[in-house]
Amino acid sequence: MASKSVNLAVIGAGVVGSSFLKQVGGVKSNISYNLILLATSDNFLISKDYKPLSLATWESDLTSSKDSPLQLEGILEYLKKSPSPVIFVDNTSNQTIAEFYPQLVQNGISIATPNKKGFSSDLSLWDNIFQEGPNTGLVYHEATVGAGLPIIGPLRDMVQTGDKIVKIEGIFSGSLSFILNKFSTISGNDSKFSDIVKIAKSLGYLEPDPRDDLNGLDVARKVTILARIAGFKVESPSSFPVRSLIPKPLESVASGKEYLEKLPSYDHEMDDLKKEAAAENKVLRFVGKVDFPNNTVSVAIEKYDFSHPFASLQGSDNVISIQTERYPQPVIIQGAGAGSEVTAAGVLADVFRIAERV
Ligand SMILES: NC(=O)C1=CN([C@@H]2O[C@H](COP(=O)(O)OP(=O)(O)OC[C@H]3O[C@@H](n4cnc5c(N)ncnc54)[C@H](OP(=O)(O)O)[C@@H]3O)[C@@H](O)[C@H]2O)C=CC1
Ligand SMILES: N[C@@H](CC=O)C(=O)O
Ligand code: NA
Repeated sequence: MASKSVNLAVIGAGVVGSSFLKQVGGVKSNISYNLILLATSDNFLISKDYKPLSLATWESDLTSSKDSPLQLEGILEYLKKSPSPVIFVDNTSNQTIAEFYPQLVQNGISIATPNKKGFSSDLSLWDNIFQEGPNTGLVYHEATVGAGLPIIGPLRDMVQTGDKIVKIEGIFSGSLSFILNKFSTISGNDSKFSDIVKIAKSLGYLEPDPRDDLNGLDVARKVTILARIAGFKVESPSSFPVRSLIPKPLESVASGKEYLEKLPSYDHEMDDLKKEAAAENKVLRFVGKVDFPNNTVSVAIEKYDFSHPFASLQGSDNVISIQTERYPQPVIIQGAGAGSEVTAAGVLADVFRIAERV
């Protein structure tokens, strides 16, 4: 018999959201996790009496649902009346939902999310999300950087216990790691950049709009989040230099789909960069840096010697190095930085952390 119940309102059931729901369905715990609301862009399912919805048949229940969708304000009113504590799980990449977090939190609703938008847009949104007051909800977002890898939690612990961050650097994009690990290799190859981008898409590594990865903005968002936790007041992810890998003529195409269709015509641009690096016995890798002594934040594509650890990275691996006053030899965290299962597990672990505290 579960000793405690926590209600979950889940928005988004795509790559991450559907894995999340599957994982919740398999949880064995003395806390009972009840799904009471599920929404995607087009479908909406709600438990009017707050009794748990099925985690086994959510997919067909959602598509056949006749429930009238509620807007965010309506969802908040519904959640405020929940008899058990509520965790709002945002598995979208939606900006409007992220901008609503302060209202949720101020009304005692907690949040677990892999959506970077709330934490990497204007600094004022960050401040509002984390403004504490009586009965504010808890906010956990481990999967916004390095997917399920433990990065945000350990970094917060370092800062809160009085350590001073000196430098954070690494490969923060699972998709760009996968793409460049396959495209620019020590042994060399003649694979096409556009083909590898499409494979990354099929593996679920890319953002809903792949341009958000290829233009460097996704890495800029992650670097912004880590910099802010470390105490660097970054105004926005566009307030520092970010290298885009999108060919100029494709910057303004109407959709991510059109970008993917037209990309093969521009393969020569990345090929030239790859050849230039190979001629120097180097590979291309996409890196982010927060450098306190030099007061800089940056996102760039750089060349690394064949002997550098970045040159032999595999799959969608992220590698993040955190140098602090207490850790002059940096702490290194490495592992898959994108993918449905690892990301969903990061969100679920946050749900557990919240559930233990509410
Ligand atoms: N994929 C990965 O490896 C990782 C992803 N993330 C983050 O996880 C989040 C989800 O990514 P992913 O699952 O890959 O994306 P998907 O595009 O696969 O899924 C997004 C989901 O959100 C729903 N959605 C979008 N807008 C709204 C809205 N306004 N209201 C309700 N539902 C909405 C979509 O519904 P519909 O399909 O009907 O439009 C879809 O179910 C993103 O923020 C991403 O950055 C973080 C780390 C790793
Ligand atoms: N698109 C992102 C997914 C995780 O945040 C990436 O490639 O890292
Ligand atoms: Na993480």
